[in-house]
Amino acid sequence: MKGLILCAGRGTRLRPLTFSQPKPLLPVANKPVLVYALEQLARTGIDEIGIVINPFQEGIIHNHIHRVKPRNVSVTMIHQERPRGIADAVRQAEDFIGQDRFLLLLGDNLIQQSLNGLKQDISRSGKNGSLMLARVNNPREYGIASIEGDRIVRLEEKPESPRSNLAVIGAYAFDSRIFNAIHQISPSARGEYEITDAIQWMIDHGCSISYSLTDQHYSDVGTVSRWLEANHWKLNELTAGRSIIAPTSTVERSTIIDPVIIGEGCTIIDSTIGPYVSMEEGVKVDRCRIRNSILLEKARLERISTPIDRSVFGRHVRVGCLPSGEVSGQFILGEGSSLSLYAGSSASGKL
Ligand SMILES: Cc1cn([C@H]2C[C@H](O)[C@@H](COP(=O)(O)OP(=O)(O)O[C@H]3O[C@H](CO)[C@@H](O)[C@H](O)[C@H]3O)O2)c(=O)[nH]c1=O
Repeated sequence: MKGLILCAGRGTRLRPLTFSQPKPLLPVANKPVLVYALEQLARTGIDEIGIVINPFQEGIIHNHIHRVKPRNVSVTMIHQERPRGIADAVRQAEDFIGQDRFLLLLGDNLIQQSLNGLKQDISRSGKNGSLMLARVNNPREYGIASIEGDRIVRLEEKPESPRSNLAVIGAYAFDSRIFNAIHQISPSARGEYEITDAIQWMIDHGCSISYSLTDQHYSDVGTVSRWLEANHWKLNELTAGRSIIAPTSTVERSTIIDPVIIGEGCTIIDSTIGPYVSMEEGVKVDRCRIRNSILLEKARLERISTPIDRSVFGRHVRVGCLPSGEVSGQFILGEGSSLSLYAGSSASGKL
């Protein structure tokens, strides 16, 4: 059995952060989302994995993955020239998959549940496909399944009037009949080849599609609030509720509120950090209070007197108060941004 991870989307909802860094490399608890997917497939016993990327991401993703991928796993990069839908992305991998069965993960989704149930459905139970489902409060934002017994009988992509709250959360298992289906479908109203249409085609043509229902955590790191949510549960999971501070980092006259993860070479002075903060390497924080936030590599925050909450600071971002201004609100700052706040200013919102 092989594995396939899709990473060729545009990442538009995370701009400006995704202008300089592909979405699958954005970190959750200091580890890129894509690495979680690779590790999860490896834990399921899969050692041949294809990653579908946009060709312009090849260099950066390739370099990164070959440094951090599990040792026993071989990775093949597959190109999708334009993001024309999930089914189109899978089609690009047809030669790589051949006649094998495979597990498919969306590269921006984090799923806590093991993939063993999906794997067994198509290897031992003889199903043609199987999907991971979860009950959601916002079914209009997902592919939604209708079930009968242990089978899916109908799927709809982001329906106006959902028939259930059982959402497809981005983990799938298929045999090679999925390719027959993909060759038959047409683009949807939004111009994409939808994987839900391909699976519906399989159902309509006698294939058996089952499901695993999970009540464990999952997140699609597609918007800032979902990214922060993913950081929250992954920090709990990875740190067991405590804090991890790299030995090369310095913390002086500061309070750390668990759980927090602080990468190599960070400097924290006269600050309160946490809970639920992750900092990549080389971050500097001086006289700030930060909670529920993500600071990417070498971000620098100084003398911000108002608490910072639910914010993301891109790589090399600099924010400073001169000399001690009052600020409030949420900051979404892309790589290289520089923001100076003056006493009495009231900056807020997305920049
Ligand atoms: C459209 C497209 C997407 N992708 C990759 C990028 C993302 O990692 C991943 C998901 O793409 P998105 O466009 O964000 O998909 P999204 O609108 O969230 O919806 C999908 O993911 C949802 C779960 O998050 C499912 O409930 C939906 O049925 C499914 O269609 O697939 C590609 O590699 N190529 C593409 O052409």
